[in-house]
Amino acid sequence: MNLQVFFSTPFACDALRVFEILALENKPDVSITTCRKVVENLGSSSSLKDLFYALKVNGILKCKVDKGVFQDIASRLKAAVNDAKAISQKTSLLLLPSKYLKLSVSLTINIIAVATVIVMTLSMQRLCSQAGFIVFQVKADLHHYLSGGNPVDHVTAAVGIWLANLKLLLLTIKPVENHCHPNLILQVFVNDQFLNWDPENRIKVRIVSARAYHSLFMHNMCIRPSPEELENFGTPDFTIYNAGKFPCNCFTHYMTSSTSIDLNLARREMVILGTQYAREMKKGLFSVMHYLMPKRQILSLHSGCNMGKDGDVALFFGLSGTGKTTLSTDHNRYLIGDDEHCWSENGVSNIEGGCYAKCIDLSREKEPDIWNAIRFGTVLENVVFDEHTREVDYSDKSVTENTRAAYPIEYIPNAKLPCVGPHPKNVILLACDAFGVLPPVSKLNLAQTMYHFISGYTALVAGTEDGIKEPQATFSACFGAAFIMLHPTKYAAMLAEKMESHGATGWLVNTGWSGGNYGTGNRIKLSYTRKIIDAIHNGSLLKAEYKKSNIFGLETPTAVEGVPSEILDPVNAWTDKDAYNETLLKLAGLFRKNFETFTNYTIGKGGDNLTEEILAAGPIF
Ligand SMILES: Nc1ncnc2c1ncn2[C@@H]1O[C@H](COP(=O)(O)OP(=O)(O)O)[C@@H](O)[C@H]1O
Ligand SMILES: C=C(OP(=O)(O)O)C(=O)O
Repeated sequence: MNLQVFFSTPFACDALRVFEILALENKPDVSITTCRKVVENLGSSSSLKDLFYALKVNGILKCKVDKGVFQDIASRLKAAVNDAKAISQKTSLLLLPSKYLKLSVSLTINIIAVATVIVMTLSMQRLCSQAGFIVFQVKADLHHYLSGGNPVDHVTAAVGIWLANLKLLLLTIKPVENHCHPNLILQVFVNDQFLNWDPENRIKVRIVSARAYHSLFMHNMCIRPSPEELENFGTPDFTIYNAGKFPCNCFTHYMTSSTSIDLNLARREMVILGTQYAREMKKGLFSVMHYLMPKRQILSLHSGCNMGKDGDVALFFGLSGTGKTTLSTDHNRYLIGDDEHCWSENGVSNIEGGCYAKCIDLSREKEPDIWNAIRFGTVLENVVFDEHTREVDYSDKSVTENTRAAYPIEYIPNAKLPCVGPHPKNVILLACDAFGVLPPVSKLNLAQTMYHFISGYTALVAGTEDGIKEPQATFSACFGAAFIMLHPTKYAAMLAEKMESHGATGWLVNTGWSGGNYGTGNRIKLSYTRKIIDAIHNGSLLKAEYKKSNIFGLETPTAVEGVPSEILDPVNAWTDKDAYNETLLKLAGLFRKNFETFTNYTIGKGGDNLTEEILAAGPIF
């Protein structure tokens, strides 16, 4: 290695990053020569580009830099960020969950993130000709450093998107034209379909995919146009290019994965590379709807939805694995949809035309409707089956726990077609509590509903997310932080306004553990949860007798038909009461900590006491 070349900071930056990625212990010591250059470039006369690379190199080498130098840089960057409006025209964002973040929080890195935004904007043209994708990392709380102004807010305002849960920000530059993949494949499949059963707010999507499997999946999951509608389809509002397993460009700087899901709102395009997981298309479009619909004053919801014979509609909010599909698929009610909905002035509408049910341990007895929906045309993902008889073994987890069936909604006999309904009467928040301390059901007032909606507590169970073997507590704002695009309080304010004006009641249903935490207790029986849900639907639970729980202040019923009363107050189900109290406090602490991020926001129009009430609706201890 020629150490002289390290005098160029861009090169030093690349080389050091390679050492980092390859975890090379035995690398040349370049810190003395390179740090000298870094300190020089951090001086006030250097160009933004030099500054940018110097900051990046310093982030790795931790050169000795005077603190005052960073203050100067901060002011320069702040000034430049103020002018970041141009970004919105040319860039797009990728949301990845925090587990992918390996950055340490440091002053330098925070500045790097801002610098990166600026350099990207300034050198857009040059980069266009070099690479399809540029990835850079942003630490969520840039906030606290550049005092007196909030660079994230500047950027967020420019792009109009909630950055607080972004851990990786992907700027896309001409994704399709620059990519060589379209030259390599011989055929593509094209689906033209719709999203949203509300005819006034229907979105036209085109899915261009390299695999028939992806095409069939989206055929099932989106709304299928009639032959006439297809004839007159016209220009799509949004297009997905799915290259399947073809990986994203590994030579791109800082690309740490061969998979990218790249969403460009300005160009109305999504490019998927390096993954064959079909769900990325479904959930990617869901993110798009979380952006488009609120602009029309329509609330997008990560919820299942069904309707009783009398037209009473229930929403089932919940993160993956909490029971949206299972509980909204109910033999006695009409299914409007299992996962993604809109709530507009006209009532509710399903965004999709199909369902995506988990089928691990599926049985005809426990879930007859889902079982019967698995027939010709259904896409079964990751299940293990006998090659000769083609019989599926639903208990086999050898590929993954997250086995799925994607079928058109008409395969459910009591699907409500078209998939729309009146304003909801019940809003059910599903939390799969692996601590086993939340009551199986509680009635919520409006402020509590908002508190729990914004918190989005559940346990991640083995299934959707890689690496989850045992349940882990998680908070995902609006029960779908990975999909929402605006700040969670914006969705919460819309939900509050709609629930209030249509008189909907909020409920918190624990579909997780009882009698102990995961490992000592048991998951609440599905049959009991179904009885609870029945009592919500038929109105009997509204009239039940209630008592207030400790710490969380939740109203819990003393009796529900068909459910053993002793489990309704979770303490009764625990043999070790001290362990119960300890666990309850632990969970309360996690709630409080999680909510700290939201305490400075006003919900709704202000003027009323809702914000204060929401803040007071959390655990008290
Ligand atoms: N008490 C319960 N309530 C709801 N689901 C339960 C319960 N106990 C076990 N389960 C299982 O949990 C899973 C819930 O998954 P699913 O309904 O697909 O969730 P979602 O649609 O919210 O991702 C199903 O496999 C269901 O059989
Ligand atoms: C497809 C998903 O949703 P759900 O598990 O809620 O069906 C997902 O989050 O991966």
